[in-house]
Amino acid sequence: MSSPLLRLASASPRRRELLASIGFDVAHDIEVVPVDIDETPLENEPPEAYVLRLARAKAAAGSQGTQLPTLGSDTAVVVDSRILGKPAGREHAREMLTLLSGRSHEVMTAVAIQGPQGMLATCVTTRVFMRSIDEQEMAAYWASGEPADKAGGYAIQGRAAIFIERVEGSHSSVVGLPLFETAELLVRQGVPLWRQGAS
Ligand SMILES: Cc1cn([C@H]2C[C@H](O)[C@@H](COP(=O)(O)OP(=O)(O)OP(=O)(O)O)O2)c(=O)[nH]c1=O
Repeated sequence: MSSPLLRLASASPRRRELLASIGFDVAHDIEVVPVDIDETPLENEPPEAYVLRLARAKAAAGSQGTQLPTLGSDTAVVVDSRILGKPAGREHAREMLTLLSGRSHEVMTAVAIQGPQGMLATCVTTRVFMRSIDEQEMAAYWASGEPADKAGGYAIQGRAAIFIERVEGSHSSVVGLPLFETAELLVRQGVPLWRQGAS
């Protein structure tokens, strides 16, 4: 059996699926080690600095006790310089969608990889254009169960796709990992993207 190529410091199924989509075999190539990091923003912390700090903290915590390159990532939805994390409940989710409805916002995802080259990190910002969503639709969307564990309270890869008119930037970054930039960091840390026998 082949040994893992990468440690993923993440509990997010989306991040595993995105890595699988670029050819990683989740069962064999990736060692999943979720880490618990305090995600409270610092006072007046700019959103980009915030997601970069958390991505680096996740990679650093996850890399304990291994020589494997270790990836950490963090996604935040940003509207009017406000950082929206995951909704605490139904009312919070409704407030978030009300803020996002009928306008554009930014999604920032930072990815950090601790490896032989030290800690390498980057942040990708994508603009998402959302149509207006009425109260009834918001309630129905909450009832679908989808918003609960998503930054900003929506999932572009799920039923919220019907709310999204267009995206300027990286679609995969909105889902949780900017694949173009992630691939570049993986290569710089010596993780092969094309392996013989790999599908
Ligand atoms: C905006 C948006 C976010 N999300 C998800 C991506 C992230 O998983 C989540 C943001 O929370 P994060 O704190 O970035 O990640 P996580 O807690 O899910 O996982 P971990 O910290 O262990 O890596 O929101 C979507 O799946 N679709 C979307 O459209």
